[in-house]
Amino acid sequence: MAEYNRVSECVGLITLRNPPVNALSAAVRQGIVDTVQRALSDPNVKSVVICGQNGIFCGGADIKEFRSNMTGPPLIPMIHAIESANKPVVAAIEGSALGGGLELALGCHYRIAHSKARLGLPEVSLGLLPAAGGSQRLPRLIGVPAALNLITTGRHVTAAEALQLGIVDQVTDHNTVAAAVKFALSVAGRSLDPRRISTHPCPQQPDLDALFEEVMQKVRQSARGAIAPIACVQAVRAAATLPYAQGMERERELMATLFTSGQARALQYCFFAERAVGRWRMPSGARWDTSKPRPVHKAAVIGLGTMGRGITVALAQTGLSVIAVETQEKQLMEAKQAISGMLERGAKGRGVAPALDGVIYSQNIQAVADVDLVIEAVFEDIALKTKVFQQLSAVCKPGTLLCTNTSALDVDQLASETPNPELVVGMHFFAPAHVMKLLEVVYGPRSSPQAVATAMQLGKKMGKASVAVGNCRGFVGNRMLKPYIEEAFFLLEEGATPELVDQALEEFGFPMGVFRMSDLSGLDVGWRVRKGDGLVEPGTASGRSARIRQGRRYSPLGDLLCEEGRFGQKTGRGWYQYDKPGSRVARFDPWLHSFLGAYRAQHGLVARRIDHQEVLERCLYALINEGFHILDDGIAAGPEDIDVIYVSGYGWPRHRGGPMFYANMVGLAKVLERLEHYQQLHPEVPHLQPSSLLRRLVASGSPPIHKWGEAIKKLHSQL
Ligand SMILES: CC/C=C/CC(=O)SCCNC(=O)CCNC(=O)[C@H](O)C(C)(C)COP(=O)(O)OP(=O)(O)OC[C@H]1O[C@@H](n2cnc3c(N)ncnc32)[C@H](O)[C@@H]1OP(=O)(O)O
Repeated sequence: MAEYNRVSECVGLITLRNPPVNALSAAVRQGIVDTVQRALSDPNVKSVVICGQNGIFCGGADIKEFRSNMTGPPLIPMIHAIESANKPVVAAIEGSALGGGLELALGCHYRIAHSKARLGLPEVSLGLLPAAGGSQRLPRLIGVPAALNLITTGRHVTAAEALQLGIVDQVTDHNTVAAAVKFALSVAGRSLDPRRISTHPCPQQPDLDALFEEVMQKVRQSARGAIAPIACVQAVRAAATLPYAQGMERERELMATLFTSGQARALQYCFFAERAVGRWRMPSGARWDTSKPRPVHKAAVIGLGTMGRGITVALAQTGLSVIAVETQEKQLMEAKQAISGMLERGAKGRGVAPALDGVIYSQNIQAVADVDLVIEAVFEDIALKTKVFQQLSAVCKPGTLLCTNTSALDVDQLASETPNPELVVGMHFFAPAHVMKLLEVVYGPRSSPQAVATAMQLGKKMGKASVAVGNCRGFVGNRMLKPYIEEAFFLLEEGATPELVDQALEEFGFPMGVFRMSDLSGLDVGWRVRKGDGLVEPGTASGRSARIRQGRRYSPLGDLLCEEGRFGQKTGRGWYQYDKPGSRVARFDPWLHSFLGAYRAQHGLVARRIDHQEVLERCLYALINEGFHILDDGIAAGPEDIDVIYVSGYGWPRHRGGPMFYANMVGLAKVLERLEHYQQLHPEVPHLQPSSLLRRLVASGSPPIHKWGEAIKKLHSQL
């Protein structure tokens, strides 16, 4: 797994071989130990170069090994042996040098990088810290502030930034291995003492205590309960204040805590789940590896409201040419200005030219005649969308894929209004569409595998976490959100406050609790949907019967706030009050609290004490329970799909792995028992009735999450 060759007569060339990313598996580590030993003991070898095969240096430790008994030589002594070598060792970095890969390079005496290479210590995003000396060597090499930034964020830097920071010694546009071999020849015989980073003192930093205090505060705020970023700060502090050997001991202790933590398991699960959702499959048996996407060179967006504008930007930024259609001239001009501004700001951030010429604006739907794919983003009205789809079917060239950005309407119904339903899929973006990571690709029973493959590939090009899901009310994300929000309303009726509910959810790790979130997105959105469903009635009725609608418990609280004109941030009043309409700082609102008191009195409800645990159990288990229904219905192919949707689009804390992973961690039997408990107390709430899949999984011994797929298949075959 590490190949050895002698090149240019006196350079030992070690090539890491472990596709696809040359991860440091046990076999690769053993290969490095053996080949370094061979090079150092060969009197004809004057210097050594380490590189990786297929244009990638090394993607770090093999994450798949973390959950098994680790065998093979450990990384730390291996890197020490390289650093202590009496012949210069040069790292030739192409592609990526990440995590243990960069730590290996930091143990080398010199580093040469290709201009397109990316370097970083992303361990924090896996719930770990760079514990093969990375947390001790990097601050010694580039100083404490820069090392803190890289290690606590896990961000990857370009070769140019790495050169500027002092991580690499040279950047080349040409053959990196050839440049490294030439360099290795030029430094043969030079003293290596100054090149051993572990022997350096950390560069002096004025007012170290104040710096660490400030960084720790910042990290605690943004970590939202994640422990790895905090351990990273502590490890760098050890580098700055202790001799190397003691710093290494501190690094080891901190890593020991992180390595076995539930958070590390959750974050590593997310890493693999994000890759697993790309291997989509449909109930029909169609799959990612047997369905060929159609090429998309030209796309169109119909309707340039908030969503349409964001989608246009996301498409244009991938380099596609986009026809942006809005029938009203004034709206078209406003949209053009807004889209150009977004493209310019985005390009500035990425240091590239804005793709302004990539977008053609038109008032005429005929302009989309020759595009390969259209995304409809007009107002959420089935009659309007049907009309647009019929026009598109008449105008577009044969084979054009027709996508709808609906979040609530029936994709099958829209498809059935077109002569080619196999060409119709949902592409459910989240606002702002050019920023938010998540894309739900919604297929109906007649969507062709090729249409799904094309939408999934386009999502990937746009940098989205794209998840293929079946068609149902709310798809996956919003369908699960409904019971979560309803439980929050019921908790208010029973005595909780918006502040209490939000605090419990924010301490769990959500960036915003349900009520602050509702104020941000607008209370009128849900009101409109509930009106459409015939659930909204005038607010004068009282008593229990007024809170049973369509045969189930219903809380009219949100409707009553809307009747008062309280739509959230945009009106300056909602579940909280704001200094003025549009401002973002939520403040306690005495009006809301007396309103809740009067509401409870009117309905004969007696407020009781509700604690954080009840808030979490009722809101989260109701949401998770719906997730089990979704799996049972085959709307999501596996728990990873649901978890990626929640982590990338709904603010579920990544260090808790997503709702289904969380249920697995809590224990399925415990989730079931608590749902049964609450269902007994609230028999008129159907979403607290445990899903039959959850019951069946518990009855079959609560298999671990990676075995749910198999278990579900088996359980379905027994039905
Ligand atoms: C003892 C503890 C020590 C810890 C120190 C560490 O080194 S922890 C690991 C730190 N490294 C990382 O976090 C890097 C993770 N990988 C990436 O960021 C990216 O994969 C990449 C290297 C930038 C390459 O990206 P690209 O988009 O080209 O490919 P994919 O991400 O799709 O990956 C391809 C397949 O490779 C698998 N994979 C990637 N990295 C690792 C890894 N370090 N260990 C094991 N497997 C890895 C990935 O899962 C993909 O597999 P598929 O089966 O094809 O889905």
